Amino acid sequence: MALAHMEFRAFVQALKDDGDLVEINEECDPNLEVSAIIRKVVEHDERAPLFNNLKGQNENGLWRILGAPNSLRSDQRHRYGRLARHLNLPPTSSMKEILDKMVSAKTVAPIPPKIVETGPCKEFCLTPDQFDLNQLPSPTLHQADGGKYVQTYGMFIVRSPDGKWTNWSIARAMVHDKNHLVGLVMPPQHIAVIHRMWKEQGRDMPYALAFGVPPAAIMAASMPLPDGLTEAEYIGSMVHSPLELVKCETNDLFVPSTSEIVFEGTCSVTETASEGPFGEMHGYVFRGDSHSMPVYTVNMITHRKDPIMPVSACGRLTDETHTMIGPLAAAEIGYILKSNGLPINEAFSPFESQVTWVALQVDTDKLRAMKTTAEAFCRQVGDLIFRGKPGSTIHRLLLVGDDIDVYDFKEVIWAFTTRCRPVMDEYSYEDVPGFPLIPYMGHGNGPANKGGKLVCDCLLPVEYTTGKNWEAADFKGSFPPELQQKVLDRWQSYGF
Ligand SMILES: Cc1cc2c3c(c1C)C(C)(C)C[C@H]1C=C(c4ccccc4)[C@]4(C(=O)NC(=O)N=C4N2C[C@H](O)[C@H](O)[C@H](O)COP(=O)(O)O)N31
Ligand SMILES: [K+]
Repeated sequence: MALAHMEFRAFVQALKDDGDLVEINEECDPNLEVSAIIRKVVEHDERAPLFNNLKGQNENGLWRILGAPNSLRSDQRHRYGRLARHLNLPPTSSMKEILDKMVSAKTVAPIPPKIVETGPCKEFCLTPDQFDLNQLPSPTLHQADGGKYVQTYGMFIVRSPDGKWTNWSIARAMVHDKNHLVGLVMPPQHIAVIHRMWKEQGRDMPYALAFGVPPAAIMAASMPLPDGLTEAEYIGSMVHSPLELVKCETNDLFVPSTSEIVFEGTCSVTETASEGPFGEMHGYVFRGDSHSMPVYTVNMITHRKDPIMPVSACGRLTDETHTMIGPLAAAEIGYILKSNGLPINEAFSPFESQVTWVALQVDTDKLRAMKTTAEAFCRQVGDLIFRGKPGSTIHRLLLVGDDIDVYDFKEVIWAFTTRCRPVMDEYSYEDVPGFPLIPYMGHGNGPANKGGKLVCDCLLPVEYTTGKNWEAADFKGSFPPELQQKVLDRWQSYGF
């Protein structure tokens, strides 16, 4: 068996070996029942459910469902264990270690994928007369959704017309009819950028949609890596070995050879259909909230025996849209700021902000050496991030000092509520792209796609000039170290 980060089925086995899987063998209904179970799982950081017996499965087992593929574990020591297993890291890894791994490939040479003749994803091939997406166990995830969102954790593979750039990304898609999908294609996402290139040439865009890809791949697919970067090469260098890809049957794209299921086809550059509403990452589904989006034709399905379809039943905390979209964008944001010489140590998107914030830990020694002002520094950070793609989903950037652990929300919110004077210490951005999926944007008072962003300066003025002039009124901050040690050593004998 391959390693968990390189083959989805090995990943499922790793969850089982970790005691992090519940195999459900009684028949479950993909119409809401499966998602209700997944929602209860992710709202309580329960073990991942593997549905082995779904209403609508065909004679070759197409398909089973793994819910909550990258959500949280309840044991605090293994909280990010599922994410760690995506990257061949120990299950006790911290979020910092996980995000550092995701940016580690930026400074090494890309390792191109290896093309192989065939692979497990080719065990079965179905032409359109042999499948009906409405009869297969396509899940309905929220009762107010506009359709069956069969695509929530698969990987879209699309390539620029000149063949130079192959982008891998996650974008939602729902069943439109027996062999068509309709999916969210939204600027500034790369799938929309490439779709536009094909549209300008008047040619439908070939795509592949691979489900159950190598977990390391799906992590990069969910990360806003630079324009023009081919994820397959990036992942190769991140895992220090080439990914094995196999050619599609009906177009010239390549898919991971061990994919559980592959949909192949073309995405129309002219035909659209009603897409949504969908219970989205900020925790809302607005009835009637549908839009015209491109139609994907499914010309072929290939799959493994008894294949597993991963499903992210997203919404309120804590699912893959929170453990991946925010933190991976934060990793890219942190890298951009450091690459531009700004004194940033760490970047994280707190789940409690519904991943609409990124907290940035500032190296305040280096900040003081810059002899800058709060306004100049905050504008420098805001201009770099709010005018670029990786910041497109983030509406608040919080600048905090070295004493604040950005991975601990208690720390972040303490600094924000006590060191950032509302209005005066906040720098607004109304002339930058906004994220319409956030309810106060898409269903709020102002323009859905523009503005509504802030850089919040949670550094006190002294941190820019002479440095911290306070002590935290807490156990670690207000007592001599030897007294702290004495109290810790005697804690039991005191009677606690
Ligand atoms: C992990 C994950 C990521 C996403 C999604 C989901 C999950 C589970 C579901 C559950 C399907 C919900 C929606 C929510 C989605 C969403 C839509 C717009 C912005 C953010 C999220 C969306 C989507 O429908 N459309 C989209 O364009 N991007 C999505 N992303 C983010 C996207 O994978 C990253 O941004 C990545 O960086 C893309 O690659 P690139 O273009 O940078 O190369 N999708
Ligand atoms: K990506």
